[in-house]
This record gives sequence, C-alpha cells and structure tokens, in this order.
Amino acid sequence: MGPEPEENAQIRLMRKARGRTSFPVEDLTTFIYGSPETVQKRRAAWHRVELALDSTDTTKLPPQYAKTSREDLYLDGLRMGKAAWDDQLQHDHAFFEWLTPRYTACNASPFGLTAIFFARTIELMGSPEQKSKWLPLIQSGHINGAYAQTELGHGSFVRGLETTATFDPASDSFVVNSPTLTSTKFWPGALGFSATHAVLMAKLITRDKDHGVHPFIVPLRDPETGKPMEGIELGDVGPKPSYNQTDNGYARFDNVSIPRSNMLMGHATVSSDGSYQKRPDVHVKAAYGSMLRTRAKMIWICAVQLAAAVAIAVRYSTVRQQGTLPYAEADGTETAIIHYRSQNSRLLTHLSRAYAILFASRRANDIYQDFESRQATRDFSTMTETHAVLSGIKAWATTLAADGAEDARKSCGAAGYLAISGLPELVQSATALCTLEGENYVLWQQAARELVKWAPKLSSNNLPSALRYLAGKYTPGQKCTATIPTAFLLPETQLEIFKHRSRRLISKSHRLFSASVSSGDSPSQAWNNNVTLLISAARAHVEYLVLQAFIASVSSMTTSPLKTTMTNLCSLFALTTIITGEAHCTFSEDGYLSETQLDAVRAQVNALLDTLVPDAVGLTDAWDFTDAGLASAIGMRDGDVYARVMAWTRQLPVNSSDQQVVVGRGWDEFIRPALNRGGRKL
Ligand SMILES: Cc1cc2nc3c(=O)[nH]c(=O)nc-3n(C[C@H](O)[C@H](O)[C@H](O)COP(=O)(O)OP(=O)(O)OC[C@H]3O[C@@H](n4cnc5c(N)ncnc54)[C@H](O)[C@@H]3O)c2cc1C
Repeated sequence: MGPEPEENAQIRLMRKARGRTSFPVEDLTTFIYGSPETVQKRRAAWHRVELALDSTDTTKLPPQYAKTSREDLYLDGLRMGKAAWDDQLQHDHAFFEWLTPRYTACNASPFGLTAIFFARTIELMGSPEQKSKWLPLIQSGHINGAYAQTELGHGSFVRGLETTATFDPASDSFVVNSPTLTSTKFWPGALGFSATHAVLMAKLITRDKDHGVHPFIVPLRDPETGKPMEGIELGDVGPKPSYNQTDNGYARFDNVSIPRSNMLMGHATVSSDGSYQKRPDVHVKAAYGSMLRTRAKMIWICAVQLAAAVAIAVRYSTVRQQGTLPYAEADGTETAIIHYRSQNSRLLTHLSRAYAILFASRRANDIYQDFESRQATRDFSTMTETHAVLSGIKAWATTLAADGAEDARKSCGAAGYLAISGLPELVQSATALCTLEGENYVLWQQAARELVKWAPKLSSNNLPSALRYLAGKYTPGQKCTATIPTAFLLPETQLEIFKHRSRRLISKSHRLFSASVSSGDSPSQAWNNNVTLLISAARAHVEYLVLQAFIASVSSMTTSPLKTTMTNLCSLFALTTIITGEAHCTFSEDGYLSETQLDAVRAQVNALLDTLVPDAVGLTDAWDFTDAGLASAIGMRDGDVYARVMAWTRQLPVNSSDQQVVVGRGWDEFIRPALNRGGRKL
C-alpha cells in the first residue's frame, strides 16, 4: 500500500484497461482457488504474513533487492519462511506449503521442505510406530527437515547413489558414511545451515549385502546450537541464479551412528540380527510415492509462476507506450505495447498456457489421489501408469512455465532485465523446476517408455485410463475433416486434431524403434537413436490430456461472460499449440492439416486475440497476486511503473548517499589513475 500515488498517465491507462474486463474477476479467482472461503482465508493469511514482514508499503525497496549478499539473502529467507511457518501453525492452514509469500516454489525458504518432502516421505515410507513418533514433532514445528538424495556424482540415476548405511548388530545401529568424494550429498534444500534432521537416501548394507537405496532419518545438528553433529560436515553450495533465500547444501558423513529404528521401515525391515526383509505386499517402486506427489504439486506451482510472470508483463505492457503501429496516422499519442499483435499474441498465449497448466495440475492431482487411495490398501497396480503420466505432465508444465516466463521477461524489453522487475528471479526459479524432482529429458523418456509398451496393444480393452482415447487402429493418410474456419473453435475438432497427432507419433516412434531393433540394434541403441521422436510422441500425448482437461474444466462452468472468456482462452491454447513453436510441424508434416486449414487456424487465433486483449488484465488479476508477493517495480496493480522504478532505484544501496565504496574507492583506485595515465591530466 503506502501513500496513495498521484494520478498519472500510467495509472489512468491501467484503470481504463481494467474497466474493459468483460467478466467478474472475483468469480475467476474463486474458480482458480476452489471456493470463496478458500479465497478469503488465503487472502487473510497472505495479508497477516505481509504485515509481519513489513512488506505492504510498495514505495519501499523490497529487502531482497536491498541486501543481496549470500548471507543477507539467506537471513531474509529465514525471516520470510518463519513468518509463513508461524502463521500456518497459529491458524492451522497449509497455504504456504507449496508457495511462499513471494510466490516462488516450495524451496524458496529454508523451512519450505519440511512438510512437502521430509514429513511426506515419513508418511509414505515409515512404519506406524515411526509415523506416530516423528510426525507430531514435525507438525508442532519442533523439527526442520531436509530431503537428502542427490549426490555430487549422481542425480537422475538414483541406483548410483554411494552413501552407505551399514548395519552393526553389536550396537543395534546403522553407521552412515560418505565413502567417496562423489558420494557427498549436494543440493538438498536447508541442508547447508538450517535443517535439524534429514531423510537421507543411502545404500543399505547388512550382513555384507547391499540392498540398494533406502531412507534413513539422520539428526544433523544440535537443535540448541545449530552446530553439526559429530562426524557430519555441512555447508552451502553457494550463490545460485534463484532460490538464494534457502541454503541448498552439501553433507559428508564419517562413521555417523544412528539407531536401527531410524531406518524408515514401512516398506522393508532390518531386524536386530541384521536380517533384511521386504514387506511382501509393497510394489518394488513404492518408494517413488513421495516423488509422485511432489511432481503432481509442482505442476500447480508452474501455473502460478507462469501466471505471475505474465501478470507482470501484461501490466507493464498495458501502461508502457512505445511508438505507433506501422502506417498509423500520427496523432501525438503513442500506442500501449499490449496492442501490438506481436506483443499480445505472445503474452496471451503464455497466459492460456498458465491456465492450461492449472487444469493439468488438477488432473494430475486426481490421478495422484487415486493412486494414493489404492496405495493405502497396498494396491500398486496403477503405479507405472501414474508414474509415466505424472512424469510427462511435470516435464511439459515446467518446460512451458520456464520458457513462457523467460519470454514474458523479454517482452518487457530492458525493464524485464532489471532485478527489481521481479522477472529474472521468477524465470530462474521456474527454470530450476525443469531440473529438480526429475530432470525433464529423463522424465520425457519415462513417459515415452509407457507409450512404447502399449503402442502394439492399442486395440486391447484394458488400456490404462490415460491411454484410452488412443483405442483403435491408427490408419495413416487421414485428413482433418473441418471445412469451415469456425470449426476450429469446436472442442471436438481440436481434440480430434490433437488425438491424430498423438496416435501418429506414438505409432511412428514405436515402428521406428522396433525396426531399429529388428535390424540388429540393441534396444538401448534403438532407443537412443529414436529418442527425439519418442519425446515428441510423449509431448503430443501429454498435450492431448491437457487439452482434454482444459475443455472439461471450462465446460463445467455455468453459462456466463466468464465462461465465454475461458472458452476463448481454451481455444487460444489449442490453436496456438498447433501453429507455434517446435510442435507446429508435428501437426502438419503428414498433411493431416492442409495449408488452407492452417491459414484458417491462424485467422481464428487473430480473432481470438482481438476478443481476449480487453480481458488480459482481468485474466491476470484473477490469480490474486499481491504487490508484495510479486515484488515487481513494473508489475504493480496500480500500473504506476515509472514512479516505482525510480523510487526503488534511488533506494538501492549502490545509489545511497554514502557512496564511499563505489565512488570513493572506485574513483581513487581505478578511475583517476586510469584518467591520469602517463601523468597527463584533463
Ligand atoms: C534448486 C534445486 C533444488 C534442489 N533440491 C534438492 C533437494 O532438496 N534434495 C535433493 O536430494 N536434491 C535436490 N536437487 C537436485 C535435483 O534433484 C537434481 O539436480 C536432479 O535430480 C537432476 O540430477 P543432476 O543434477 O545430477 O542431473 P544429471 O542427472 O546429471 O543430468 C544432466 C543431463 O544429463 C541428462 N541425462 C541424465 N541421465 C540421462 C539418461 N538416463 N538418459 C538421457 N539423458 C540423461 C539429463 O537429461 C540432463 O540433460 C535440487 C536441485 C536444484 C537445482
């Protein structure tokens, strides 16, 4: 808030643009967050935390831009994370579990991983006794946990992890070691300075036999002093392009003893005599359970991050006036850049994708919930398909969010390159999501593997639910039957086009893979040779599922101006997917869509953009971002861009009145001697 800004051209432009919105924005906010009660509770929680952080006065430079050393950013992350954690405990909610008050993802604060990784792994992999011991300690805020899996030498290939937990029957304990340099745990959030405990993924060795990677709870620090426990070396991995408010860390273990009961024994047990037993009714890959949930939730984070980046860019584009349209009559006014087709087509396409990701996240959540309820009854029959489909949606959503946020940043010109625009941080935290919780290209392949497995059996009656739309035989040479341009606005036409592409690519990649094997290549060579096409097939499959989810969500809305706007946005998502980017050729290369039909699709996209531009501000306002949350000098709700940029820029420490370091030392040590080279003075 802060003092009311004086009326100016930018504020007027913003007010006018907001006034053109064709639907009640609050209805869309309710649609995004689920119910009016949730919207109100969420708003109240955000407000309380922002008051506690003293971040509501938007004339003040936010602390993350004022103090930018590694140490200061970490302390700021603790301050923010503690305020959010306290609020959750006091008011009994989970709004900050996945998104912090700054909208960045789960590990933006050193307290962020306790609930989502640490507690979740115990819930999924602990025995009933272990759950009743550890979960209350976590829920009451007495433990801050980390999830320590990745090592210096291995990330994606979990079986390659080298940390060991060797059972010693004499002391009834495990001895944890980092036997090699590459076994150093590297990357886990909160490991550097903040976590009291970690769920440590280590190779279980008992009776001289290696049983593979298992989870162990390891106390890391003395909770009073914060000092590492004996035999544990801990530190921070250093500055990163984002997430500097948390302490992604490293850890080494030198003969660290933990009680036998600290191995999570929900899926396998070690008895006091050292005998190892797997629980018979647990799926071999049941340990993936917590990962699946995290992936399902991450998809929602991607939607919010992309929407936040687009909200900033749309607001800036609404008030930024620059030049005029080619051939326009000069009347002295410059055009607000949102009106340039090259600008609004980018931003509205990304906005349609943010909504597509939101609906995909709901579908992913439903798929995960179904898996979880089966898992509770030890039914792991849907594990493989759940894993495949969530891998694909995660890879798709994070790719779109990272690319879209970066394009939104670029669409703001140099202003998007300012740290105080908030965009570089948003882009980089969206980019990190492409790597963490499964590197995307590894995940695409996991999704593709399931498709190759089912490709020869598409006529069978028991296809996994996500593949049922593919049922039947694929015949090459089909043509799209749409004859009039408006047919491309029909959901059934759009789904047919997406289905055709998906079936064709699945069938083709399977055919080429099999032919490669038949010609004498090993399956792994054949896979490697055809992997780019396999990934295209996986992407086509995911995009069909996403479009289906988008269409279903919009159809469920009651008839209203909001439904009309959302229907148009859904069509924009479908049609821009067909005509833009790398995917374009996968829709058209087989001649399924003719040149005339593609021209019709382009014309429909133009018409949709004309309809949607007046709603751009409303469609971004609906996400209910607070000014403090966006922390963007160019993306504030009131549109007062230039006043904010100058106010914040003047407050930067580098511009402070005490410029001894920059000007004094810089001038004395470098500039004057440079100017006075060879004894000559000006
Ligand atoms: C911000 C951030 C936070 C993190 N937080 C945590 C945390 O809390 N706890 C934790 O344990 N870890 C954490 N990580 C680590 C993260 O989980 C790993 O980085 C991730 O699993 C990828 O592993 P990697 O970095 O070793 O990449 P690699 O596996 O080395 O991948 C590098 C490249 O090789 C390719 N590649 C690898 N394997 C294959 C294959 N089989 N086929 C084809 N291509 C392949 C990949 O596609 C990629 O392009 C975090 C990472 C980041 C960036």
